[in-house]
Amino acid sequence: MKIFSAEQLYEADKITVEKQEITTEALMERAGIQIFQWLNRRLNGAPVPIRIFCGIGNNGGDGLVLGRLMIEHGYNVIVYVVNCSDKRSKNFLLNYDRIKNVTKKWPTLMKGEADFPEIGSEDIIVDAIFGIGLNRCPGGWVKKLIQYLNESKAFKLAIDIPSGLYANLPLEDKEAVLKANHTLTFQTPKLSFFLPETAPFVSNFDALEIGLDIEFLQTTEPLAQLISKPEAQRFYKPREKFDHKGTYGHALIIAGSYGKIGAAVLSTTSAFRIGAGMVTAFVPKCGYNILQTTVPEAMVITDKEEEFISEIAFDIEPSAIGVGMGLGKNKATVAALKVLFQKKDIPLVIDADALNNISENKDLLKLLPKNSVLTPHPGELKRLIGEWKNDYDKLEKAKKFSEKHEVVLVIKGAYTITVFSNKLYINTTGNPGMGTAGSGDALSGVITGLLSQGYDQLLASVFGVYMHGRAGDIAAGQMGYEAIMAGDVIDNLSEAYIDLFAREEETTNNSAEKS
Ligand SMILES: NC(=O)C1=CN([C@@H]2O[C@H](COP(=O)(O)OP(=O)(O)OC[C@H]3O[C@@H](n4cnc5c(N)ncnc54)[C@H](OP(=O)(O)O)[C@@H]3O)[C@@H](O)[C@H]2O)[C@@H](O)CC1
Ligand SMILES: Nc1ncnc2c1ncn2[C@@H]1O[C@H](COP(=O)(O)OP(=O)(O)O)[C@@H](O)[C@H]1O
Ligand SMILES: [K+]
Repeated sequence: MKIFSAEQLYEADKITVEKQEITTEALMERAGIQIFQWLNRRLNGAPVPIRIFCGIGNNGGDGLVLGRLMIEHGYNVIVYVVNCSDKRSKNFLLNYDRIKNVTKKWPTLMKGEADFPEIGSEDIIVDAIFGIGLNRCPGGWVKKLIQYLNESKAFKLAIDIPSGLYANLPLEDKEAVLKANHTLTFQTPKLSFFLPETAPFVSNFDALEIGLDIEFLQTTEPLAQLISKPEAQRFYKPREKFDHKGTYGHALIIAGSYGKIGAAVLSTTSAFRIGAGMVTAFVPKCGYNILQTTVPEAMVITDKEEEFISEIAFDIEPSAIGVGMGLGKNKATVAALKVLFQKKDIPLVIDADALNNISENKDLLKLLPKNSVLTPHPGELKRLIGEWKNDYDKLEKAKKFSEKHEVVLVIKGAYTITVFSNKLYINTTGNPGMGTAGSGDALSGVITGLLSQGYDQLLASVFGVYMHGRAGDIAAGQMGYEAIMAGDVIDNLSEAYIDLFAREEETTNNSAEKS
């Protein structure tokens, strides 16, 4: 699924109206009906008070449509107009009249703090104050209203986007954003839904199809691409009957130091589980017995040093290399990396201490083979690209870094974002249970294992991140978040493959994974 900017969505809106020969009010009605149906399915006629706070633009218009439909279906609805200015959009006004025709009285006009209503904890708040047309930070009593709503224990449903959040611009004032419990967004989610500073305001979301022009959606270059199951299915390379282990390549995992040999074990295992034909682990001597015992399927090459890697020399011909997990920062290791980076013809995944070594020895950056995959968590990223002012600044810096050094950057986190040149790929799988030592090592092994099977660097990254997260989600389904260990994620890579083509089950809610 594509993620578009607010500007692109306005354009889509315009083109849709022209091509489908409908009015903008008809499009708003479609949007309102979608929200009504979503809410009606869940409430099923319950008499709970529904308080709809409408702004004076088209987001407010959506709120008015919803209000009218809910009232017509017998719900207990109170509609407020948040009079943040005396302007009104055309479709707001139209629906303002329409709701009056149904209720025979005007919605409650709010002009200041004195008008804030009492809200029960069982009520439902619908936030239709500002949508993607927000053009400045909410201030004055409107900001106070947002804070007042946030303090309420009532369930908060945001229409299109939580009020106060921009679709694709950084947060200005986190005190002036509605903290939704759920967001119903139109057609496609917005970029802010996936970034650490802004995503918490959105919580769960559903993207509601409102029939925007398909040709526009298909042909327009998006801000980012969302990676869910349909995309992952397209990435998958099926196996052929007469394939053999040579077909699936030979992954080399260069990892581990004294006390951190587990990192090598995890990456080696995950490279196997994702399907590498052969895996060799290159470890310091102290890792030999451990690797041979824990992963008997792997071959092992040892460094001449007992406790760290000092010279990366091997006489095998790997089809992909993953380096850095638990490697440590010994000077000799840095020198060894320098030599490794001269091997320009083998696809490379660079993680953890290999990244830290690069950050501390920036001359290594210039040596990076083209299209190498770098997999930093936020701390490692900061050391690589420098501090950022906000999430959007971070993405710009990451794009520049990727372009300049011609590398794939996999920025790990709740929504892992793969950056390649100026393109962004946002992953939708994974869960907080994966915040556990070694789950990053598992990911490096996965990407290396995919590279060894012939996936290119971008595909291996994006597909690998999806599969790793999916395996984590399956693990969470079996054991909850807290108990998950990295090994459980790896063990479930098999289920993640099976799940890839399993028939979709009905899930209760959410998100890009479903929509
Ligand atoms: N294609 C689609 O996806 C579809 C979109 N649809 C819906 O349209 C929504 C976008 O509507 P929109 O363009 O009218 O903008 P919206 O968000 O209602 O607010 C703009 C108003 O707020 C005002 N304003 C702004 N900031 C302010 C501030 N800080 N403090 C105070 N005022 C502020 C601004 O006033 P002004 O700057 O002119 O003074 C203007 O009047 C979209 O989110 C979706 O819900 C669907 O109906 C159909 C299909
Ligand atoms: N809240 C979360 N939601 C989704 N994925 C997560 C979450 N927390 C961590 N992860 C994933 O777990 C992995 C953690 O990697 P990393 O921090 O490098 O761990 P380690 O260094 O211990 O191996 C990353 O792939 C990251 O995306
Ligand atoms: K809103």
